[in-house]
Amino acid sequence: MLQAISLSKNYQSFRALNQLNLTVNPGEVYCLLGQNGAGKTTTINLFLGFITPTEGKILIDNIEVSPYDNDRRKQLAYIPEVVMLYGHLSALENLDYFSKLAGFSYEKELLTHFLSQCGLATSAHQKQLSGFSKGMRQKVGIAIALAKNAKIIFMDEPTSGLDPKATEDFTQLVKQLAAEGKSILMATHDIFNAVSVGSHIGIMKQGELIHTLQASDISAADLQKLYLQTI
Ligand SMILES: Nc1ncnc2c1ncn2[C@@H]1O[C@H](COP(=O)(O)OP(=O)(O)OP(=O)(O)O)[C@@H](O)[C@H]1O
Repeated sequence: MLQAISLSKNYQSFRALNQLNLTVNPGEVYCLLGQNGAGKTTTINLFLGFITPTEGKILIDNIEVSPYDNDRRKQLAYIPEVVMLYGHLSALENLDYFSKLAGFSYEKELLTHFLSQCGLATSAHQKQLSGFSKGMRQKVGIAIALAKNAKIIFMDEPTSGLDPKATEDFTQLVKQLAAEGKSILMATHDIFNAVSVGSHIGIMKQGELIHTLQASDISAADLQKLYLQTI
């Protein structure tokens, strides 16, 4: 379980995040919506320990963690908007390399299994990443998260630039990860995808979480209305 308690971040005198309280339980997909600059990436960066909070706490499984806690990082995975992988290595080689960096050494059979589980066609496993689409890169990124055995996964604008089929593949994959008990926190501008993939939705404005909703309680059209009224 991931928790933020009164989490705040100042950049010099500018308050980028103000008193954020948020919980993502195992099996939940929490989608953070908000205009550019609302504080979504700042939130994710704080959880990942890339930046330090000005105030507040981060808890994993009810234990407070410090930004410098390397053990914490082992439980977390991050899928950025563009997954950075080695272009001259194949999908299998990238997965093998990043798994080893995280301290896991797998037989080829298991690496293949992770890639297939993420929907990457077998014919692409041995191909160089330089020729991969954004959606294919994302599948390798998620395979790395699985291979790391991360229980909390962060995603930043994962569906931007994906075609409708790739978005649907991604949605199914995220639902599968949640069903396996992962906690997922996603920053997104995609209101329709948030309703389809999310269990919980938060709308941020100027560093504050203004609304929190259960995705099952709202239609995409009503969420869009609420979003536009909020921002
Ligand atoms: N390193 C920094 N120094 C100063 N201000 C920053 C820094 N990083 C972010 N900010 C500011 O903090 C605010 C929140 O930025 P953040 O990147 O978290 O927004 P966001 O909701 O992720 O936006 P986007 O949708 O554009 O990714 C913005 O006003 C941004 O300019």
